[in-house]
Amino acid sequence: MNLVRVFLRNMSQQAKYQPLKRVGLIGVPFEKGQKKYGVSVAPAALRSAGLIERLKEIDGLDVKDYGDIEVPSSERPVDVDNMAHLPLVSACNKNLSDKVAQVLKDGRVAVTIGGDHSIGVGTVDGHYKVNENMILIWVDAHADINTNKTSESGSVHGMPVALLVKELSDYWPYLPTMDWQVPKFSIKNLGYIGLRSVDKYERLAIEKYDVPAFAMEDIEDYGIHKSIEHVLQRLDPEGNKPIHVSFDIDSLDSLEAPSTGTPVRGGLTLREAIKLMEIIHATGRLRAFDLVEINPALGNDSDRKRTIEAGMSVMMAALGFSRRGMTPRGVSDLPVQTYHKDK
Ligand SMILES: NC(=[NH2+])NCCC[C@H](N)C(=O)O
Ligand SMILES: [Mn+2]
Ligand SMILES: [Mn+2]
Repeated sequence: MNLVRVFLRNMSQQAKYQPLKRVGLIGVPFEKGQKKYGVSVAPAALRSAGLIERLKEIDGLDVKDYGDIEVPSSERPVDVDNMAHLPLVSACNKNLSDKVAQVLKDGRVAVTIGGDHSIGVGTVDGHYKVNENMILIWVDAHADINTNKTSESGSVHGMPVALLVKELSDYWPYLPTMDWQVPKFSIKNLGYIGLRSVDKYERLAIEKYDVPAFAMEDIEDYGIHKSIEHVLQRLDPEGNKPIHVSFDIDSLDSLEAPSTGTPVRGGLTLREAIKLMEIIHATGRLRAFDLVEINPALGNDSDRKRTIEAGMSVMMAALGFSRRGMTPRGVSDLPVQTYHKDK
Protein backbone atom coordinates (compact mmCIF):
# COMPACT_ATOMS: atom_id res chain seq x y z
CA MET A 1 0.00 0.00 0.00
CA ASN A 2 1.41 3.38 -0.91
CA LEU A 3 2.15 6.19 1.50
CA VAL A 4 -0.79 8.38 0.52
CA ARG A 5 -3.16 5.53 1.24
CA VAL A 6 -1.57 4.84 4.63
CA PHE A 7 -1.76 8.53 5.49
CA LEU A 8 -5.43 8.77 4.49
CA ARG A 9 -6.31 5.64 6.44
CA ASN A 10 -4.80 7.12 9.57
CA MET A 11 -6.61 10.39 8.95
CA SER A 12 -9.97 8.70 8.66
CA GLN A 13 -9.34 6.66 11.79
CA GLN A 14 -8.88 9.91 13.65
CA ALA A 15 -12.19 11.32 12.39
CA LYS A 16 -14.45 12.00 15.34
CA TYR A 17 -17.63 10.89 13.66
CA GLN A 18 -18.42 7.90 11.49
CA PRO A 19 -20.77 8.60 8.56
CA LEU A 20 -24.32 7.40 9.19
CA LYS A 21 -24.90 4.33 7.03
CA ARG A 22 -28.69 4.66 6.98
CA VAL A 23 -30.53 7.01 4.67
CA GLY A 24 -34.17 7.89 4.10
CA LEU A 25 -35.22 9.14 0.69
CA ILE A 26 -38.05 11.66 0.24
CA GLY A 27 -39.39 12.82 -3.13
CA VAL A 28 -41.02 16.23 -3.49
CA PRO A 29 -42.77 16.61 -6.86
CA PHE A 30 -43.30 20.33 -6.41
CA GLU A 31 -42.65 23.14 -8.88
CA LYS A 32 -44.82 26.10 -7.91
CA GLY A 33 -41.85 27.93 -6.39
CA GLN A 34 -40.90 28.92 -9.93
CA LYS A 35 -42.58 29.36 -13.29
CA LYS A 36 -41.41 26.56 -15.60
CA TYR A 37 -43.07 23.18 -16.05
CA GLY A 38 -41.00 20.10 -15.25
CA VAL A 39 -39.08 20.29 -11.95
CA SER A 40 -41.85 18.30 -10.34
CA VAL A 41 -41.07 15.22 -12.43
CA ALA A 42 -37.47 15.01 -11.18
CA PRO A 43 -38.14 12.54 -8.33
CA ALA A 44 -39.81 10.12 -10.78
CA ALA A 45 -37.07 10.66 -13.36
CA LEU A 46 -34.32 9.97 -10.81
CA ARG A 47 -36.08 6.89 -9.50
CA SER A 48 -36.60 5.46 -12.97
CA ALA A 49 -32.97 6.21 -13.80
CA GLY A 50 -32.16 3.75 -11.00
CA LEU A 51 -31.34 6.06 -8.11
CA ILE A 52 -32.27 3.61 -5.35
CA GLU A 53 -30.30 0.77 -6.94
CA ARG A 54 -27.30 3.04 -7.42
CA LEU A 55 -27.42 4.15 -3.79
CA LYS A 56 -27.62 0.55 -2.65
CA GLU A 57 -24.34 -0.10 -4.47
CA ILE A 58 -22.62 2.10 -1.90
CA ASP A 59 -20.83 -0.13 0.53
CA GLY A 60 -23.02 -0.96 3.53
CA LEU A 61 -25.63 1.72 2.84
CA ASP A 62 -29.13 0.96 4.14
CA VAL A 63 -31.58 2.85 1.94
CA LYS A 64 -35.24 3.31 2.81
CA ASP A 65 -37.56 5.04 0.34
CA TYR A 66 -40.20 7.10 2.17
CA GLY A 67 -41.96 7.84 -1.12
CA ASP A 68 -43.22 11.21 -2.30
CA ILE A 69 -44.63 14.04 -0.22
CA GLU A 70 -48.25 14.87 -0.79
CA VAL A 71 -48.34 18.02 -2.84
CA PRO A 72 -51.56 20.04 -2.91
CA SER A 73 -52.74 21.38 -6.25
CA SER A 74 -55.58 23.80 -5.55
CA GLU A 75 -55.16 26.91 -3.48
CA ARG A 76 -57.18 29.80 -2.14
CA PRO A 77 -55.23 32.91 -3.11
CA VAL A 78 -53.86 35.09 -0.33
CA ASP A 79 -53.08 38.77 -0.34
CA VAL A 80 -49.27 38.96 -0.41
CA ASP A 81 -47.41 41.05 -2.98
CA ASN A 82 -44.88 39.54 -5.35
CA MET A 83 -44.94 36.02 -3.94
CA ALA A 84 -46.47 33.48 -6.31
CA HIS A 85 -48.40 30.45 -4.99
CA LEU A 86 -47.57 31.05 -1.34
CA PRO A 87 -50.39 28.78 -0.04
CA LEU A 88 -49.16 25.86 -2.19
CA VAL A 89 -45.54 26.41 -1.20
CA SER A 90 -46.61 26.58 2.41
CA ALA A 91 -48.75 23.43 2.38
CA CYS A 92 -46.09 21.37 0.61
CA ASN A 93 -43.35 22.52 2.97
CA LYS A 94 -45.42 21.84 6.06
CA ASN A 95 -45.77 18.18 5.03
CA LEU A 96 -42.12 18.03 4.04
CA SER A 97 -40.90 19.48 7.33
CA ASP A 98 -42.71 16.76 9.27
CA LYS A 99 -41.38 14.05 6.98
CA VAL A 100 -37.76 15.21 7.25
CA ALA A 101 -38.07 15.32 11.04
CA GLN A 102 -39.49 11.77 11.01
CA VAL A 103 -36.64 10.42 8.85
CA LEU A 104 -34.07 12.00 11.16
CA LYS A 105 -35.81 10.62 14.23
CA ASP A 106 -35.68 7.20 12.57
CA GLY A 107 -31.89 7.60 12.72
CA ARG A 108 -31.41 8.16 9.00
CA VAL A 109 -29.81 10.87 6.85
CA ALA A 110 -32.71 12.78 5.28
CA VAL A 111 -32.16 12.81 1.52
CA THR A 112 -34.73 14.95 -0.27
CA ILE A 113 -35.20 15.14 -4.05
CA GLY A 114 -37.02 18.21 -5.33
CA GLY A 115 -38.71 19.91 -6.68
CA ASP A 116 -37.69 23.52 -6.92
CA HIS A 117 -35.62 25.19 -4.22
CA SER A 118 -38.62 26.58 -2.33
CA ILE A 119 -38.69 23.13 -0.69
CA GLY A 120 -35.57 24.14 1.24
CA VAL A 121 -37.97 25.78 3.67
CA GLY A 122 -39.43 22.41 4.62
CA THR A 123 -36.19 20.45 4.70
CA VAL A 124 -34.34 22.95 6.88
CA ASP A 125 -37.36 23.57 9.12
CA GLY A 126 -37.72 19.81 9.64
CA HIS A 127 -34.01 19.35 10.29
CA TYR A 128 -33.93 22.23 12.76
CA LYS A 129 -36.79 20.66 14.75
CA VAL A 130 -34.53 17.65 15.42
CA ASN A 131 -31.05 19.24 15.50
CA GLU A 132 -31.13 22.83 16.73
CA ASN A 133 -27.36 23.08 16.38
CA MET A 134 -27.35 22.24 12.66
CA ILE A 135 -25.34 24.23 10.14
CA LEU A 136 -26.52 24.84 6.58
CA ILE A 137 -24.38 24.81 3.44
CA TRP A 138 -26.29 26.29 0.49
CA VAL A 139 -24.61 25.14 -2.74
CA ASP A 140 -26.06 27.27 -5.50
CA ALA A 141 -25.39 29.74 -8.31
CA HIS A 142 -27.98 31.92 -6.52
CA ALA A 143 -28.26 33.08 -2.92
CA ASP A 144 -32.06 32.47 -2.65
CA ILE A 145 -32.22 35.11 0.08
CA ASN A 146 -34.72 37.54 -1.45
CA THR A 147 -37.84 38.69 0.35
CA ASN A 148 -40.99 39.39 -1.63
CA LYS A 149 -39.93 43.04 -1.45
CA THR A 150 -36.48 42.54 -3.00
CA SER A 151 -37.27 39.73 -5.46
CA GLU A 152 -37.35 40.62 -9.13
CA SER A 153 -39.19 37.43 -10.06
CA GLY A 154 -41.81 36.92 -7.34
CA SER A 155 -40.82 33.22 -7.37
CA VAL A 156 -40.46 31.66 -3.94
CA HIS A 157 -37.50 29.48 -5.02
CA GLY A 158 -35.46 32.70 -4.79
CA MET A 159 -36.64 33.28 -1.19
CA PRO A 160 -36.26 30.14 0.99
CA VAL A 161 -33.18 31.30 2.91
CA ALA A 162 -34.83 34.62 3.78
CA LEU A 163 -37.90 32.74 5.03
CA LEU A 164 -35.80 30.45 7.21
CA VAL A 165 -33.48 32.79 9.07
CA LYS A 166 -34.69 34.56 12.18
CA GLU A 167 -32.55 37.65 11.54
CA LEU A 168 -34.66 38.49 8.47
CA SER A 169 -38.09 37.88 9.98
CA ASP A 170 -38.74 41.61 10.44
CA TYR A 171 -38.26 42.19 6.74
CA TRP A 172 -41.33 40.14 5.85
CA PRO A 173 -44.97 41.15 5.98
CA TYR A 174 -47.41 38.84 7.72
CA LEU A 175 -47.58 35.71 5.56
CA PRO A 176 -50.98 34.02 5.65
CA THR A 177 -50.81 30.17 5.70
CA MET A 178 -47.24 30.24 7.05
CA ASP A 179 -48.08 30.28 10.76
CA TRP A 180 -46.68 26.75 11.14
CA GLN A 181 -43.19 27.99 10.25
CA VAL A 182 -41.48 30.13 12.87
CA PRO A 183 -38.01 31.13 11.68
CA LYS A 184 -35.59 30.10 14.42
CA PHE A 185 -32.52 29.15 12.45
CA SER A 186 -29.76 31.76 12.73
CA ILE A 187 -28.04 33.22 9.67
CA LYS A 188 -24.80 32.77 11.66
CA ASN A 189 -25.05 29.05 10.85
CA LEU A 190 -25.30 29.54 7.08
CA GLY A 191 -22.59 29.34 4.42
CA TYR A 192 -22.66 29.52 0.62
CA ILE A 193 -20.69 27.72 -2.09
CA GLY A 194 -20.87 28.39 -5.83
CA LEU A 195 -22.51 31.83 -6.04
CA ARG A 196 -22.37 33.75 -9.30
CA SER A 197 -25.80 35.30 -9.78
CA VAL A 198 -26.62 37.34 -6.71
CA ASP A 199 -29.21 40.12 -6.67
CA LYS A 200 -28.34 43.51 -5.14
CA TYR A 201 -30.27 43.16 -1.91
CA GLU A 202 -29.10 39.60 -1.54
CA ARG A 203 -25.53 40.86 -1.63
CA LEU A 204 -26.45 43.46 0.97
CA ALA A 205 -27.85 40.77 3.30
CA ILE A 206 -24.75 38.58 2.85
CA GLU A 207 -22.49 41.51 3.75
CA LYS A 208 -24.66 42.80 6.58
CA TYR A 209 -24.56 39.44 8.39
CA ASP A 210 -21.07 38.53 7.23
CA VAL A 211 -22.20 35.18 5.83
CA PRO A 212 -19.25 33.04 4.68
CA ALA A 213 -19.98 33.00 0.97
CA PHE A 214 -17.57 31.37 -1.46
CA ALA A 215 -18.60 32.67 -4.86
CA MET A 216 -17.07 31.18 -8.00
CA GLU A 217 -14.27 33.76 -7.94
CA ASP A 218 -13.29 32.63 -4.45
CA ILE A 219 -13.37 28.99 -5.51
CA GLU A 220 -11.11 30.06 -8.36
CA ASP A 221 -8.70 31.56 -5.81
CA TYR A 222 -8.77 28.91 -3.09
CA GLY A 223 -9.97 25.76 -4.80
CA ILE A 224 -12.99 23.78 -3.68
CA HIS A 225 -11.14 21.99 -0.88
CA LYS A 226 -9.98 25.10 0.98
CA SER A 227 -13.26 26.86 0.26
CA ILE A 228 -15.39 24.27 2.05
CA GLU A 229 -12.80 23.89 4.81
CA HIS A 230 -13.06 27.64 5.43
CA VAL A 231 -16.84 27.56 5.56
CA LEU A 232 -16.89 24.58 7.95
CA GLN A 233 -14.23 26.19 10.12
CA ARG A 234 -16.19 29.43 10.34
CA LEU A 235 -19.55 27.83 11.11
CA ASP A 236 -18.31 25.11 13.42
CA PRO A 237 -14.69 25.45 14.58
CA GLU A 238 -15.04 22.50 16.98
CA GLY A 239 -16.38 20.25 14.23
CA ASN A 240 -19.31 18.83 16.18
CA LYS A 241 -22.42 20.12 14.46
CA PRO A 242 -24.82 18.24 12.19
CA ILE A 243 -24.56 19.42 8.57
CA HIS A 244 -27.38 20.12 6.14
CA VAL A 245 -26.44 20.55 2.49
CA SER A 246 -29.00 22.09 0.17
CA PHE A 247 -27.64 21.39 -3.29
CA ASP A 248 -29.13 23.29 -6.21
CA ILE A 249 -28.13 21.54 -9.45
CA ASP A 250 -27.58 24.96 -11.03
CA SER A 251 -24.49 25.35 -8.82
CA LEU A 252 -22.90 23.15 -11.46
CA ASP A 253 -21.84 24.79 -14.67
CA SER A 254 -24.72 24.73 -17.12
CA LEU A 255 -22.60 22.61 -19.47
CA GLU A 256 -22.50 19.95 -16.73
CA ALA A 257 -26.17 20.25 -15.79
CA PRO A 258 -28.14 21.93 -18.56
CA SER A 259 -31.63 20.72 -17.58
CA THR A 260 -32.49 23.33 -14.97
CA GLY A 261 -34.73 26.39 -14.90
CA THR A 262 -32.22 29.14 -14.15
CA PRO A 263 -28.90 27.93 -15.60
CA VAL A 264 -25.76 30.06 -15.21
CA ARG A 265 -22.49 29.49 -17.03
CA GLY A 266 -19.17 29.52 -15.22
CA GLY A 267 -20.12 27.22 -12.37
CA LEU A 268 -18.71 24.24 -10.51
CA THR A 269 -17.37 21.36 -12.53
CA LEU A 270 -18.83 17.98 -11.65
CA ARG A 271 -15.42 17.05 -10.26
CA GLU A 272 -15.47 20.01 -7.89
CA ALA A 273 -18.99 19.22 -6.72
CA ILE A 274 -18.11 15.55 -6.14
CA LYS A 275 -14.99 16.55 -4.23
CA LEU A 276 -17.07 18.99 -2.17
CA MET A 277 -19.48 16.25 -1.18
CA GLU A 278 -16.69 13.75 -0.49
CA ILE A 279 -15.20 16.22 1.96
CA ILE A 280 -18.54 16.76 3.66
CA HIS A 281 -19.18 13.02 3.77
CA ALA A 282 -15.81 12.48 5.42
CA THR A 283 -16.80 14.71 8.36
CA GLY A 284 -19.29 11.98 9.34
CA ARG A 285 -21.75 14.74 10.20
CA LEU A 286 -23.96 15.01 7.11
CA ARG A 287 -27.55 14.61 8.33
CA ALA A 288 -29.60 16.11 5.50
CA PHE A 289 -29.03 16.49 1.79
CA ASP A 290 -31.40 18.18 -0.67
CA LEU A 291 -31.01 17.83 -4.42
CA VAL A 292 -33.18 20.42 -6.17
CA GLU A 293 -33.96 22.18 -9.45
CA ILE A 294 -33.34 19.29 -11.85
CA ASN A 295 -35.86 19.87 -14.63
CA PRO A 296 -36.05 16.85 -16.95
CA ALA A 297 -38.48 18.70 -19.23
CA LEU A 298 -35.82 21.20 -20.30
CA GLY A 299 -33.30 20.47 -23.04
CA ASN A 300 -32.88 17.41 -25.24
CA ASP A 301 -32.36 13.78 -24.31
CA SER A 302 -28.65 14.11 -23.82
CA ASP A 303 -29.05 17.26 -21.64
CA ARG A 304 -31.57 15.42 -19.47
CA LYS A 305 -29.37 12.34 -19.08
CA ARG A 306 -26.30 14.40 -18.30
CA THR A 307 -28.11 16.45 -15.68
CA ILE A 308 -29.63 13.43 -13.94
CA GLU A 309 -26.33 11.59 -14.01
CA ALA A 310 -24.56 14.63 -12.53
CA GLY A 311 -27.15 14.95 -9.76
CA MET A 312 -26.84 11.27 -8.91
CA SER A 313 -23.04 11.40 -8.82
CA VAL A 314 -23.11 14.33 -6.41
CA MET A 315 -25.60 12.52 -4.18
CA MET A 316 -23.58 9.29 -4.30
CA ALA A 317 -20.46 11.19 -3.21
CA ALA A 318 -22.41 12.76 -0.35
CA LEU A 319 -23.45 9.32 0.84
CA GLY A 320 -20.09 7.61 0.71
CA PHE A 321 -19.43 6.41 -2.82
CA SER A 322 -15.68 6.36 -3.37
CA ARG A 323 -14.08 7.03 -6.72
CA ARG A 324 -11.16 4.90 -5.56
CA GLY A 325 -13.46 1.90 -5.73
CA MET A 326 -14.73 -0.34 -2.97
CA THR A 327 -13.58 -3.81 -1.96
CA PRO A 328 -16.19 -6.61 -1.96
CA ARG A 329 -17.90 -6.89 1.42
CA GLY A 330 -16.51 -9.45 3.84
CA VAL A 331 -13.93 -10.69 1.34
CA SER A 332 -10.20 -10.32 1.82
CA ASP A 333 -8.68 -12.08 -1.17
CA LEU A 334 -9.20 -12.56 -4.89
CA PRO A 335 -11.22 -15.65 -5.79
CA VAL A 336 -8.95 -18.69 -6.01
CA GLN A 337 -9.58 -21.06 -8.92
CA THR A 338 -8.58 -24.66 -9.31
CA TYR A 339 -5.85 -25.12 -11.86
CA HIS A 340 -6.65 -27.72 -14.49
CA LYS A 341 -3.52 -28.64 -16.30
CA ASP A 342 -5.45 -30.48 -19.04
CA LYS A 343 -7.22 -27.33 -20.25
N1 LIG B 1 -33.43 28.24 -6.66
C1 LIG B 1 -33.15 28.97 -7.72
N2 LIG B 1 -32.77 28.44 -8.83
N3 LIG B 1 -33.30 30.27 -7.56
C2 LIG B 1 -33.11 31.25 -8.61
C3 LIG B 1 -33.38 32.63 -8.08
C4 LIG B 1 -33.18 33.68 -9.12
C5 LIG B 1 -33.41 35.10 -8.66
N4 LIG B 1 -32.41 35.49 -7.71
C6 LIG B 1 -34.79 35.26 -8.05
O1 LIG B 1 -34.95 35.74 -6.96
O2 LIG B 1 -35.76 34.89 -8.64
MN1 LIG C 1 -31.45 27.60 -5.38
MN1 LIG D 1 -29.98 28.31 -8.17
